[in-house]
Amino acid sequence: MFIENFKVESPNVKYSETEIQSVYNYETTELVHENRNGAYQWIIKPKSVKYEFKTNTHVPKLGVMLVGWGGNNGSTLTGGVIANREGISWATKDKIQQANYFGSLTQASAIRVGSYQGEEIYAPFKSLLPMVNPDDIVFGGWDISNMNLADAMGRAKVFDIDLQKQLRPYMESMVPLPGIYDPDFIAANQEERANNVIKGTKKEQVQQVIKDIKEFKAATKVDKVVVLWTANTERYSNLVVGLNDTTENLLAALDRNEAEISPSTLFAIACVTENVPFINGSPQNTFVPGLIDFAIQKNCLIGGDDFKSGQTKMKSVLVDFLVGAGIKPTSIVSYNHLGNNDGMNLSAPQTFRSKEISKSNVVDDMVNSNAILYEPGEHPDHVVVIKYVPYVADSKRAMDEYTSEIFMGGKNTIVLHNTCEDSLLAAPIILDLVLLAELSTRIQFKAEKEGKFHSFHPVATIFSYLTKAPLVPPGTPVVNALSKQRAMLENIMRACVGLAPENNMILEYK
Ligand SMILES: NC(=O)c1ccc[n+]([C@@H]2O[C@H](COP(=O)([O-])OP(=O)(O)OC[C@H]3O[C@@H](n4cnc5c(N)ncnc54)[C@H](O)[C@@H]3O)[C@@H](O)[C@H]2O)c1
Ligand SMILES: O=P([O-])([O-])O[C@@H]1[C@@H](O)[C@H](O)[C@@H](O)[C@H](O)[C@@H]1O
Repeated sequence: MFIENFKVESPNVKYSETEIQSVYNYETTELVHENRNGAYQWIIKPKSVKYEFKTNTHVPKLGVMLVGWGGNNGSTLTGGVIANREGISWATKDKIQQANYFGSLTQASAIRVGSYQGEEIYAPFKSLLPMVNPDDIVFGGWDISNMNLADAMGRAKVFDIDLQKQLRPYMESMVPLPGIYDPDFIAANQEERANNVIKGTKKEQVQQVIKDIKEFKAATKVDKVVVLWTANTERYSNLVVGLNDTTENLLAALDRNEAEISPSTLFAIACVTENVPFINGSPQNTFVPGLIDFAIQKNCLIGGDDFKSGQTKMKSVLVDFLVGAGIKPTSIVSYNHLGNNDGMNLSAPQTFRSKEISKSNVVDDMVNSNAILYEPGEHPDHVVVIKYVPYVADSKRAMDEYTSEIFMGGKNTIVLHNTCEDSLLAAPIILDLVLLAELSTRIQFKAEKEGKFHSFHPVATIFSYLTKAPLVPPGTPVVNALSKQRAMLENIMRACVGLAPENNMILEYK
C-alpha cells in the first residue's frame, strides 16, 4: 500500500513551528587489531553513538542558476519543470503524454515505512523531510551561447514537437547571461557557439559572476540560490603547488590572471566567495585542492562530480551485484555513441579523458572489497569508448559487455544495450542535486561528545548516488555501489525524523 505522507510519533522526535528535532542512536563498530595470546586478532566492538539532528522546516523560494543553461540538459530541465508546473500534456505518436518527474529520486521514488495488517507500506521519498517543490524553482544562468531557451530547446531536439510548441511562450524570454569562455579547456569545436562571453581578466570574470548572482537574487526575490555546472566537460586542470594547492595560492593566482584556472573553477570561486552552493555536473577536476580548502574555510557546500545517469549507473549496480554474489568480473567494456553537443565536445581527446576517468573509477571500491576474488592490485580490464555520431543527436546508444569468471572455471558474459535521450536521464538528476543541496543546508547535527550543532561537511558526500565520481572530504572512503549510496541518503534523512535505518530484516515475518 502507498501513503502520501506520515508523521513520526516517538520520544526521539519533536516537531515545532520552525524545525524537526530528532535523537538518533548511530549503531556502528570499532575495530582493533590486537595481540591475543601471542597471535594478532581482529576484534570488532559494536559501538553506539547518540546524535541529535535539527532540520529547519522553512522551505525557501529557491533560485537555480545553471552554468550551461542553454545546453541540452539545462533547456530540458527548465522545460520539464515548466511543463509539470503548468500541467502541460502533449500529443505523441502513441498517446497524450502528461508531464512527470520520472527519473527523479526525490520526486518519483518511494521508501518503505513499515507494514500494516500484513501489508508493506510505502511513502514518497520526498515525504521524509520538507523539500522545495520543483514547480516553484526560479531558473536562471549563464551560457557562452546567447540562444534563448526556447530556441535552445529546439536545438537540443529532446522534447516532442507538440511539447516544444506549448513551452515556447514560457521560454523564449529566458536568455542566458554571458559565460566564461576559455578555448584551452574545452574542444575547439565549441568556438562557433561562443558568442556570449564575459570579457576581462579572470578576476573580473569572477566579479561579474558574483554580480550576476546578486542581481538574480534581487530581481527574482528568491531566498536562496544554488549554482550547478551543466556546461561542457573541460580538460583536467594541472595541479600545481603554489598555484591551486591552497586557498591563498589559488586566490593569488586569480589576482595574477593565471591561465591554468578553468572557467568552472572560476565559477566555483565566485560561488564560494558568496557562500552559494556549487555543484559540478561534469567530470573535470573543478574542485582543485585550493578550491576545496576555500569551501571548507567558508563552510560553503560544494559537490560533484559528473551526473550519474546511464551506463555508469548501470555499472554501479551490475558490478555490485556480481562481486556481492561472489562472481568475478574480469572484463568490462563500455561503448556508446551520441550526437549531441556534449558528444561533440567529448570528441576531443583531452575532454574525453575527463569523462573516461569518471566512467572508469566507479568499480574501484567494489573490486577492492573482495580479496577472495581479486589479488592485491588486481582489477578487471576496463575500457570506455565514446564516439560522436551527429545523426543520433541526444539519443545515446550504449552497449556494454561484462565478462566474469564463475564456478569451476566457467565464464559468464552479460551484454547490455541502452538507448535513450541522455538529457531525459540527466535532467531529473540535476533536479535532485539542487533540491538535496538546498535541503542539506537546513540540517544541523551533533554527536554526543560535540559541544554544538554544525552543518554537514562542506564537501557534500550525500550526493554520491547522483554522481559518477563522488567528491569526498580528504580521507573519506569513496562508495560507488548504487544501493549503498541510496541507502546512505535515505537513512540519513530517516535519522532526521528519528526513524531507524531500513535494515530490510522484517524479522516480524521470520
Ligand atoms: N546524460 C547526460 O546528459 C550527462 C550525464 C553526465 C554528465 N553530463 C555532463 O553535463 C554537461 C552538459 O551536458 P549537455 O548534454 O547539456 O551538454 P551541452 O553541450 O548541450 O550543454 C552545455 C552548454 O554549456 C555551454 N557552455 C560551455 N562552456 C561554458 C561556460 N564556460 N560557461 C557557460 N556555458 C558554457 C554550451 O554553450 C552549452 O550550451 C556535460 O559536461 C556532460 O558531460 C551529461
Ligand atoms: O552517465 P553515463 O551514461 O555513464 O555517461 C554518459 C556518457 O556515456 C556519454 O557519452 C556522455 O556524453 C554523457 O555526458 C554521460 O556522461
